[in-house]
Amino acid sequence: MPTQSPSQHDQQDAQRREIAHSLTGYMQKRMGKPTSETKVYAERIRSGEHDDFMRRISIALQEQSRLILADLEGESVDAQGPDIPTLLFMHDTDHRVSSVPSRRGQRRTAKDPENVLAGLSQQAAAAREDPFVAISEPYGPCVAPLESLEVIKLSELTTETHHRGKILFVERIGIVIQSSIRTLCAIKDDDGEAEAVELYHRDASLAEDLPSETFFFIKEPYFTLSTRGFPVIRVDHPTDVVNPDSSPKGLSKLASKQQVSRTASEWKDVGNGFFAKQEYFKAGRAYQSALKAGAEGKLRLDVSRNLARVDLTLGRHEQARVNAINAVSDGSDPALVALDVKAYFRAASASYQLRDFPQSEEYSMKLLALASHDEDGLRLLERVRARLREIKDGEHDFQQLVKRLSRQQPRVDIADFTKRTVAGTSKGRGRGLFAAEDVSLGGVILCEKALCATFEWESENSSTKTYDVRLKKFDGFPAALWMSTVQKLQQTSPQCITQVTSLTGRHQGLASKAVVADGSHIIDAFQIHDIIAANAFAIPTPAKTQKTEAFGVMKTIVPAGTDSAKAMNIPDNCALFSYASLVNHSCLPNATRVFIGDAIVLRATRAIRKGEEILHSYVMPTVDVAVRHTRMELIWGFRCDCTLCKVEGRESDDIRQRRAAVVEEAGKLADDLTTHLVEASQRSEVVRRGERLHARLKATFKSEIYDGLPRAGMSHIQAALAQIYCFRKEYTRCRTMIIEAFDCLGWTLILHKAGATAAELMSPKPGHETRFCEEMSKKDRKLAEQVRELARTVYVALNGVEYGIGKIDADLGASGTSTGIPTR
Ligand SMILES: C[S@@+](CC[C@H](N)C(=O)[O-])C[C@H]1O[C@@H](n2cnc3c(N)ncnc32)[C@H](O)[C@@H]1O
Repeated sequence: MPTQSPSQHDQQDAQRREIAHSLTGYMQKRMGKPTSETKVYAERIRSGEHDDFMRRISIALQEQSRLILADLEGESVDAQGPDIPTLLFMHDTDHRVSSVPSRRGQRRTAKDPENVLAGLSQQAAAAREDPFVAISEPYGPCVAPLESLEVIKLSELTTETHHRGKILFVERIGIVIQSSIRTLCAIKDDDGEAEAVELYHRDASLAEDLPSETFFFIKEPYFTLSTRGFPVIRVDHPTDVVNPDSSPKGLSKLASKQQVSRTASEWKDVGNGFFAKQEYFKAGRAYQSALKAGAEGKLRLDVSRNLARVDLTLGRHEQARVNAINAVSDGSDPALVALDVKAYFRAASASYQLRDFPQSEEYSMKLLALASHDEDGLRLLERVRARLREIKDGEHDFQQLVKRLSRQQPRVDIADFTKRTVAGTSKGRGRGLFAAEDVSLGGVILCEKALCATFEWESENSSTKTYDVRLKKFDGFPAALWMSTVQKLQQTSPQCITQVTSLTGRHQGLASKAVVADGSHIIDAFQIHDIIAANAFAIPTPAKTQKTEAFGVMKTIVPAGTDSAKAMNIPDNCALFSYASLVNHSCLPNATRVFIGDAIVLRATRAIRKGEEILHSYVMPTVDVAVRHTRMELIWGFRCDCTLCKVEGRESDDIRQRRAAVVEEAGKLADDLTTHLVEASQRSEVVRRGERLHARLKATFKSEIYDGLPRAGMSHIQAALAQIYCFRKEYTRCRTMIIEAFDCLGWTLILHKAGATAAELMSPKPGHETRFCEEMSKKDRKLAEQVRELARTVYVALNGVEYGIGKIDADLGASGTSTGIPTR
């Protein structure tokens, strides 16, 4: 073993002290005070623990000090690599994972409740400071029913073990602490042994759902170390926790332990009492107990109806529908009609929430057959029929939907329109969507409301930093979307679960099998994680991206799960669509997507023929081909081989780098030109600079190989120059620039017949002679109208709705500039 000389030793000691000091200093600057975690690390570094880690920290600190200094100077710099808390977390997680085999099977240390509760507050403090989540090696949820499992005591647990075939029967004690997508609490068993539990995808309502001093089951417990290194029972799949009272059957002899003996009628009164106090979980459990206690006849109907109301309040729509229908009488007693009306209303409302509109219509009609003037029923039927029309014709009132959106109300009440597409197999791409009929330019291909959508202003952990131990990948992940999807799937219809679980994802889990145990659909949280990683859309905050300031129209897409430092800082509004997720990628797409609240609208960017595959761009073609391919491989595990990728791929790095530099320069100038349009249009030297940049950029694309293909990065400067020419009343140059811009977007403008529709004025096919310019100069009024219509169509195709086009018209009008269109 190599030995160190005393001076080397002193030197290293001094270095350690210095690094520990800088680490504490850094945290002081970053958070106002060093966190308890940092203090622990500083101490570890000082004592010489983790010498390899110290080197990483040292490099990171140099990087961080550069950032801090830049920040103080008011400069903006991009962080290179993870920050210090991230490094600390990654290091500890890796360390924990690598030590699993040596810990596996060790007996657990006995603990009493005081020990556990004290440890819990320590954990809570650490978790609050840096709420990272470690995605562990996937393991399956328990699919076995309670009765088939064998009871195990806390004292029998061994570390790093999934206790398959076993079950814990424990009571919750003390407080519930929520941190990001998990809750922490303590449990105790019959022997007075206690342990901490880390429950994922449960929120603070856990405290009400599992009240303290109430027994519940943990199926096949997994005893491990928490994210922070404390011993815990980790429950990743919420269906592994079963509350015996809210379960439909009398599950086990054990469960009767906590049962207070009451008659069904008494349980119903208890339930009503809780409902009045808005303690819905307790009310639900009391009603369940009433059913289990043998409620019969009218009492049974009353309890089921009340339970349906609780389910609706708690968002348990599938259960609400079942309970409401169970509450409908056989019709023999006229005195029960009014109550049946209520039951049907609850069943129709639950079906509406489940987006089963035909079923909702059926129940509403049954309600109205009993009470034809019932106002609630009539209102609901009207809404349901509007949805059914949307399903049939896709005639959503997008303008109205956009107008109604707000931060408080970012979701829309619409039905999906999918009948223009059909799912099928796409060669080399898995499943895909295909046009079931011709769709014209700008036409709606499909419209779908998200199964789940989370908006950054609604949840602190809309994007949480996660460390995936499988990939050794640290990333921003839409954790709130993950949690709400896992929760939603437990409350929705089996068809909806199958639709989601059949989506592509790395971890297959239960695949699309519908598994039910103890009255619940079993959901594999790891499978849902990977489905979200491959399918969710991250939607940027609208006001920041839309010039028109239409609140809900969201255009730019950043794929969920991108690992760039920049993307990690994007406040994530995220959504999961079970049907639109089937659309595959192409850098030469025929569809573009926009978001209206939590709905996605796909429109045709050219005429699409029946049978053609619908394709949109996951990564924008404006991104360099090498970066595009890296992202595609990293996030979705494929590489696009479209013509554009092939052409760009054949170009040298040198030409692409040169182009990227000009694109950046031209982009900055274009921003400047459009922000100060009036001044810029009067400064010839600025305009000439723009023209020179445009020419330089154009020269980087060899026309023979790019013929008919889009030229990424050109349109920005072209649009800016076209606007400038318009302001300067140089209409011929303006038109030429617009036509060129279309060409660079892969669209050719043609004018092949009088009275052509907007769609006919554009063709995706290369090689059409462009006579647009000459024709336009004839000041032909009809043609001008056609072009105006074309402008509107293109605007709608790219923006999703007309909203905002008036503002552009007004801006042009207000500037005193004629658009060159002759007026009456
Ligand atoms: C959002 S899903 C699209 C639906 C998917 N094809 C399916 O079968 O469920 C994304 C996955 O589709 C596949 N995919 C999408 N576009 C592709 C393309 N251009 N080439 C190859 N595979 C593609 C990849 O497997 C990717 O992970």
